[in-house]
Amino acid sequence: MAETNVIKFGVIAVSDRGYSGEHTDKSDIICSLLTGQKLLSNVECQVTRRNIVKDNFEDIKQNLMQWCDEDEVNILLTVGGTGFAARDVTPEATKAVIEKETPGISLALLSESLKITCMAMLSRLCSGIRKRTLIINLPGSLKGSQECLKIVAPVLKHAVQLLTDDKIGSEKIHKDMGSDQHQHHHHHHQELETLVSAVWPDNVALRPRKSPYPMISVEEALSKVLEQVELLPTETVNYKNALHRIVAEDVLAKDALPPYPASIKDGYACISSDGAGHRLVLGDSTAGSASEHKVVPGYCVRISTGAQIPVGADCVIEVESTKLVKDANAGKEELEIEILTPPKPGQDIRPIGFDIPKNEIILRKGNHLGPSELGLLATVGVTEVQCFKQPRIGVMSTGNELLEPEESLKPGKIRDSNRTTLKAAVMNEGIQPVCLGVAKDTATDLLKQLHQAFKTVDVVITSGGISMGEKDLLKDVLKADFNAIIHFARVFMKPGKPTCFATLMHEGKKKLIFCLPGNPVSAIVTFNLYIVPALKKMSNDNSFMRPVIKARIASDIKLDPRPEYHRGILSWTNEDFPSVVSTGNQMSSRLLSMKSANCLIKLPSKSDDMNMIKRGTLVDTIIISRV
Ligand SMILES: Nc1nc2c(c(=O)[nH]1)N[C@H]1C(S)=C(S)[C@@H](COP(=O)(O)OP(=O)(O)OC[C@H]3O[C@@H](n4cnc5c(N)ncnc54)[C@H](O)[C@@H]3O)O[C@H]1N2
Ligand code: MOO
Ligand SMILES: [Mg+2]
Repeated sequence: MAETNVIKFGVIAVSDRGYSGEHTDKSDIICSLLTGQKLLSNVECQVTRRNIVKDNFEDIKQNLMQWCDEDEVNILLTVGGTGFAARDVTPEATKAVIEKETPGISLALLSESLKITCMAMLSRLCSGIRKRTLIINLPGSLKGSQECLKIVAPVLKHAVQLLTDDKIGSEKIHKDMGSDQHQHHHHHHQELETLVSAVWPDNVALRPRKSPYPMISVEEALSKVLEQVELLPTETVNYKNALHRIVAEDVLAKDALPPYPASIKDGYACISSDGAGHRLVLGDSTAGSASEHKVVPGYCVRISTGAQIPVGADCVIEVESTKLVKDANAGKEELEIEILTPPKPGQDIRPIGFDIPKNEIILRKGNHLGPSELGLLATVGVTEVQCFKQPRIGVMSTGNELLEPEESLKPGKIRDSNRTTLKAAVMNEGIQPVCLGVAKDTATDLLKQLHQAFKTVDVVITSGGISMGEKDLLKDVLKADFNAIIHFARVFMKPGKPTCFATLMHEGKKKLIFCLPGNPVSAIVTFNLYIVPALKKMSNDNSFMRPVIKARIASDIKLDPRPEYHRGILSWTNEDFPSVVSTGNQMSSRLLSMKSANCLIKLPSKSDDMNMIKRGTLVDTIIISRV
């Protein structure tokens, strides 16, 4: 007998209003849950039959019998007609056709639904077997029907194997029981209230006891991130808003600077061939006006730094190298001076285009716009500049324990610090982040918050909920509800071991999700190591890697079994290399270990021959902040 690779589903919507077309077919969502993605691992779910029937006993019964007797479908789901209303007769029709009851399924549906709402008491779901088909009633409500499908999903494959006598498959399932298979399905986009996560309901005892994700190196992880990064398109940005942007085109100087020959000194513009000696003062040329004087032999013009050299003059002699010979008007006027040292032609004159020749490339594609680069734009009058777009980034915390920083502590609660740190870290990269708030540690809340997040941003940074805890549901939600690809979820590093990176398509757009560990230090360290290069690369920054410099350790450091990114403070002394001091206890919860840290000391993992790095040893340090 062949192994069960495909399960054929029939879905009957039972509804008078659905039948008449007055209401949309509420079973659509069930079908898209079944077919949208893999509902069950290693098995494809197909909806091969669909129908809408009236709330009429005979109609329902006929439909059920026909599909079962034709051996058309493995599982026949009815949606609706299970309540207390006079016309609700789906369970009665079901009972009329089944040959065997399946009380386990009915009971599971009832008891699990009751955990969600007491209204489940008003539902009369029935299930049973006719021939080789399993019939299951689902309630008519959008939310309830999804919840119920999720409750029975874990057993469907095995049920079909038993019904179709698939021995090979059955044995395999028994072996795998209790192992780590989480199964996933996928949602189409519904209104938020109707979103229900496809992640398993809590089966705490059955959760995986070993992470299913391979442990990879930091280098591998970074290259996986950079592989997924897509370069962003360009946009026009006003120079006033362009701080920290990356220019997308070479910028040319339309004009030369200086645009006129300018004096480098405060002094006198004169003719060098006149040599040292006396000059009559014609008048002045100060910065800001075109000089109206013409210098002829034996004459000079008083001039200030930056002012235009008058016609006829070929040099400037600084005031310190002159003496007053004759004045007038009680010192208000200079009539004659003496030049003490013979001037040279061109002395202290900046010719036209000396600083920036006309048509010089002043900025190249990929250059970062810092304060001086904005000044360059200003000086050449390029006020609108093509820059690479910046990603839209959102920061979200996860955790039931989190309070706002403004709140006072309550039992079991702590204040959320990661959102503050990570938002500021994004701002440090010149990007205004979107605050995505806090998601509770439930699959459905994570689903809802992420759904909102992907509507507004292209890069989501979360913290918490990614390790081995029963409330660490983030990765499952990403996979099951968003069909995300998890590129990695464990990295051989300290801190930051459970760091996860995923991508997904949402409404036709690629989204990146960095799931950082909840421990505050782990979150900011991994931000520096993975997110900073990614953001820079996205915006086409030529230099997207953090700089690494060698430094001497100021004291012995014990090595960890994992390669460590030990927080340090660099300082420059008279030594050949800068010195780096540890920030102390490196516990990943201890945010104080990040305080004033300007580098991450890259330490190798502990080995048999090396368990500590001695004071004075040269180590690589990654610069992460002001030095
Ligand atoms: N059995 C195992 N347990 C843990 C492992 C492991 O491999 N096996 N890994 C440990 C490591 S390493 C880390 S790092 C953490 C990562 O935990 P999660 O990312 O799942 O984060 P949470 O469990 O939600 O929280 C961890 C810790 O951080 C605090 N936290 C969370 N969010 C915030 C926030 N926004 N602001 C301040 N503090 C926050 C939270 O209260 C916890 O104390 O897992 C280890 N466990
Ligand atoms: O990797 Mo965790 O980040 O050690 O604390
Ligand atoms: Mg955890």
